[in-house]
Amino acid sequence: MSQQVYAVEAVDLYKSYGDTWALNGLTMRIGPGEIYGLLGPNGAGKTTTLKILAGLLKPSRGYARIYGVEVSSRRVEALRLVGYVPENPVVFQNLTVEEFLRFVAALRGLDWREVSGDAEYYLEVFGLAGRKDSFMGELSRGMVQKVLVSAAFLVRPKVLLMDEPTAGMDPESQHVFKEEVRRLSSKGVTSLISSHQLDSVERLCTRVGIIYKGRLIAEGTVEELKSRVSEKPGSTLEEAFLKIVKSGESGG
Ligand SMILES: Nc1ncnc2c1ncn2[C@@H]1O[C@H](COP(=O)(O)OP(=O)(O)OP(=O)(O)O)[C@@H](O)[C@H]1O
Repeated sequence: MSQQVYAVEAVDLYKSYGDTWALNGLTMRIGPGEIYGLLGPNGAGKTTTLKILAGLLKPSRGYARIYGVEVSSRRVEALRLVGYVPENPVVFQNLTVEEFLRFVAALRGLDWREVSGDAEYYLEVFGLAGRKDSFMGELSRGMVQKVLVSAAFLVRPKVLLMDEPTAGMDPESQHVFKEEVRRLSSKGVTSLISSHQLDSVERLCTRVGIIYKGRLIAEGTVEELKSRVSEKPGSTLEEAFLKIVKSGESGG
């Protein structure tokens, strides 16, 4: 019997920071080409989960795999498949936008000649074509975000791990972002997106997981989550999210 290959697997993850348990047995499996929205209140454990998947943190227990490659023990191999947009980026203030993209490509062993066309394309669609010689330190928050997303797309990932990727982006850029994620999904690229922007998640994600106190308390398509909490047509993901988190709070 052939075993199913998951693009992203987090199994029974626990993570403590001193006395704080950020993850308490989180299990999540995502298939190739899915666009998976990870939702949860502040402090629920979304960033911790993404950092473990991106190889920046080791879990206290459990494991994370990218296409079957365990991140902790085969980090370099796993991360070759990943494009990562961090929540609080440490960007190189003294590099220009183009230098930064060249640097990211070089880190991944990609020849600039191979990817410069893609870089130009992303800067163009995000309205940054005229800013390629600007220093990263001179960009607005939303512009930095667009460069980071471009860098993650540029490295030809099979899996995109994105922590609040559209924070600070204007509506037009958010639209471009969604179109691009959909286009990449149609080519088999998987996206895991942590977000508080429930309306965007509702329109973009093929599946959604809700994390609360370090555990996944609900998972399904947007329609499944909505119908779990309301039979009323026209209800929103926001309503479903609030009810599901509330039932998590009361232990339901
Ligand atoms: N470096 C750290 N040291 C100590 N505690 C931490 C650290 N990073 C995260 N935590 C704690 O771990 C828990 C989960 O945090 P995490 O950042 O993963 O949540 P989140 O769901 O991403 O939150 P947000 O929506 O606010 O970004 C929180 O209680 C947080 O205070």
